Amino acid sequence: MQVKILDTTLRDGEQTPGVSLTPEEKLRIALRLDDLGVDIIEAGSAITSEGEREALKKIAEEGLDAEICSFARPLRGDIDEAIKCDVDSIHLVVPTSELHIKDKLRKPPSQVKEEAIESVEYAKDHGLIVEFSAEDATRSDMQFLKGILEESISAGAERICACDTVGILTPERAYEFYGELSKLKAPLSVHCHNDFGLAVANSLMGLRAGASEVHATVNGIGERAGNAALEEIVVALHSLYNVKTKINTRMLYETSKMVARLTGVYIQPNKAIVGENAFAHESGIHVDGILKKAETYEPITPELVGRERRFVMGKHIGTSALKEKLEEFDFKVDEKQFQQIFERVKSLGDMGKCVTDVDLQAIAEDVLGIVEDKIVNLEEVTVVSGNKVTPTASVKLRINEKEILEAGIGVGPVDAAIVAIKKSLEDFADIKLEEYHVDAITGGTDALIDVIIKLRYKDKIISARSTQPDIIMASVEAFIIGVNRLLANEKMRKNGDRNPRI
Ligand SMILES: CC(=O)SCCNC(=O)CCNC(=O)[C@H](O)C(C)(C)COP(=O)(O)OP(=O)(O)OC[C@H]1O[C@@H](n2cnc3c(N)ncnc32)[C@H](O)[C@@H]1OP(=O)(O)O
Ligand SMILES: CC(=O)C(=O)O
Repeated sequence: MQVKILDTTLRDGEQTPGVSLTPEEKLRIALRLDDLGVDIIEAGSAITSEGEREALKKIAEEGLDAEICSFARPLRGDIDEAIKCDVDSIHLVVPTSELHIKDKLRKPPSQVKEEAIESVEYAKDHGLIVEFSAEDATRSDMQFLKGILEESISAGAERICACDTVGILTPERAYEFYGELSKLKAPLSVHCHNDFGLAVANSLMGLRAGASEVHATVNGIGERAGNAALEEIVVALHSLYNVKTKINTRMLYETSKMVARLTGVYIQPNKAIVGENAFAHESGIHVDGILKKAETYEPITPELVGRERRFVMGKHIGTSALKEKLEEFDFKVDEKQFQQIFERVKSLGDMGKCVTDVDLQAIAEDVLGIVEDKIVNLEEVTVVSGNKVTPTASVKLRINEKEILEAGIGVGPVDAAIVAIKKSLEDFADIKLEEYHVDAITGGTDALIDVIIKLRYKDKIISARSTQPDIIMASVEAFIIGVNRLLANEKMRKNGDRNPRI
């Protein structure tokens, strides 16, 4: 069995309060979703706005493998706008509960049914694939619901969908409900909302009961508490139910990050699959187990979803965790030094502090007595940037007590600052920036920025990190920390130190 995925990040996901994407952003996400392997992209709702139509047209023009779909009400205007956007299909949404029909549409049920069926016929006459959706299906009278779905199939709808619009299903009820509807003569889709945190469980039960397609959004974004999270459904199907989808699971993390960045909806660290902590471990017993055999505390490999495992330092570490981390940073320590570092990490934890990688490096350097080996010191950095200037930076460094002043230009202020630092160092060491990675830890323009870099000097590569509210300062500091570590090591090596760190 292969389950079809209708991704509605760009329609229901974009209905997240406060989120709106430009046509270009929607196109970028659609291209990524197509690479990811979703079967259908519900890319928007053509009636909504000019920008929405521009996005739908742009996406439809790309000739993607995925079917491109627009949301539409059973109204001529909605369907006409979708047709003009040249989409492959419409997600035709018809309220079926008494509550929605009586209090929202304020029409007799017979009229709702009639207009719905006419809309299917109209869309079919215009060459559209129709996925006929019952809105608020889970609070609808079953006879009415089945009747309208059956008539939509007779009118030509290729697929039917029943929406748990306000997320009131339980897994048991979802199994029963979708099981009943799966007896109808068209492929059935599940569309669940997360008001009680049950969207993924209910979707899985719907599929188990006979539905063959699931609606989902990346990171579970959507109205109120959101929709069923695509990454959770896909990985659960793959790893727990042995059910295939066309999704390339290795792209899930990068897709999640892209959607978070473009929508501004950041996810909580403990979110399954894509949360920052989903493959991070601090507790000593866990790290020890993982180092012996990863399956002890990881139900799936991080690589399956395009991620890497991370060990975090803090109050709960054990010796195995610290040993692994010191090796990662290429510190070579004796038994006594190890014990000192261990105790300092624990005591920082007891003070309620989180011990970052930079903190650990500083502790280890202090214990190893190599803090004085700071060869390069930043005296000043000035950056000029804007829409009408070439990003330019000047830096003043003190290197071995000699003052060096240099300037650089770059594609942006960070690049300009790094170019200036590299120029200052030219006579001392040929340091190469191998990797640069930046992340906003919290939301907002005042977020803490976490910069991680990898630097190479001769045959040695080290990573360094800095976390600050200013992206330029975080980048510059990470670079200087890395350079100092590389040069200090080189000095120790030249001096015949028996314990160089790298
Ligand atoms: C559960 C869901 O996710 S439903 C999808 C929600 N998505 C959206 O709302 C997309 C963004 N919305 C919009 O841009 C606008 O609301 C538009 C363009 C769709 C409509 O704008 P307006 O014409 O100004 O109507 P408004 O938003 O005030 O009210 C919605 C209208 O649609 C009607 N309506 C709502 N759902 C449906 C439906 N499935 N079928 C037919 N009519 C519907 C309502 O009854 C109301 O019409 P009324 O004022 O004649 O009673
Ligand atoms: C159509 C839709 O998004 C819903 O009923 O939840």
